[in-house]
Amino acid sequence: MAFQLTNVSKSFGEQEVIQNYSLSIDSGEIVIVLGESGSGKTTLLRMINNLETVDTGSITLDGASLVIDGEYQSTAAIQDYQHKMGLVFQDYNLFSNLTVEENLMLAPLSNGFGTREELASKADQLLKQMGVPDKQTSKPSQLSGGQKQRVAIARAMMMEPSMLCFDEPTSALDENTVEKVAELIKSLAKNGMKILIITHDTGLVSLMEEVRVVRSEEFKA
Ligand SMILES: Nc1ncnc2c1ncn2[C@@H]1O[C@H](COP(=O)(O)OP(=O)(O)OP(=O)(O)O)[C@@H](O)[C@H]1O
Repeated sequence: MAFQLTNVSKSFGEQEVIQNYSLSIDSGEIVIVLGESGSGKTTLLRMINNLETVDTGSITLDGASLVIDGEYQSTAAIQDYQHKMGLVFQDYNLFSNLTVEENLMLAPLSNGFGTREELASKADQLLKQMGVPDKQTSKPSQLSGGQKQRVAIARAMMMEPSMLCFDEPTSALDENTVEKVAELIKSLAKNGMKILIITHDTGLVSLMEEVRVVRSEEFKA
């Protein structure tokens, strides 16, 4: 079971940002994408998370296809793909008016992924696992940067994805917290999660130990 992005191209007007690019990620593998500003890292992440369309190419995760040869699949197939794919945003995108627990339960509740009771217990368990066991009733504004990051990861994990994408996961964190978040990401990979990280932080590469580095300059043949 793998993530496969095959022969993907993307242009904005005349500007070709990604040209016939392919990338695959196996279970338990961590891939870090490094590269110059403006080289297409965010565009790649957005296409993988269906926030931007590809021009051509295919994207598949564990047999669920988002797009095949530039053809977007049925709504049901895309939903299946999106449930397997988790995204942790750079600025965490937590809803400030909701508690931590409500933030975690929102998407799975509206997708019918369980009763309120089941999801609350799952949220508690995940928050414990992520090292923020006592923050269920806190609002995001009451959390530190590192705690927000952990809550954002727990929220993405609620849908039981098989792959997690991180957009600049360490940009807002101090050195000590970066190390802790790196440990957490490594433990997710050890449990079989596929991990894709877009970052400017070359220090993350050594913290991850076993990692494959992709340069965004390779996006263009
Ligand atoms: N919606 C859009 N419309 C037009 N051009 C875009 C759009 N999104 C991105 N671009 C262009 O595509 C190129 C790649 O942008 P992208 O944000 O993917 O780069 P990046 O590698 O993530 O940069 P950074 O490291 O600064 O975040 C840039 O030249 C950008 O201006």
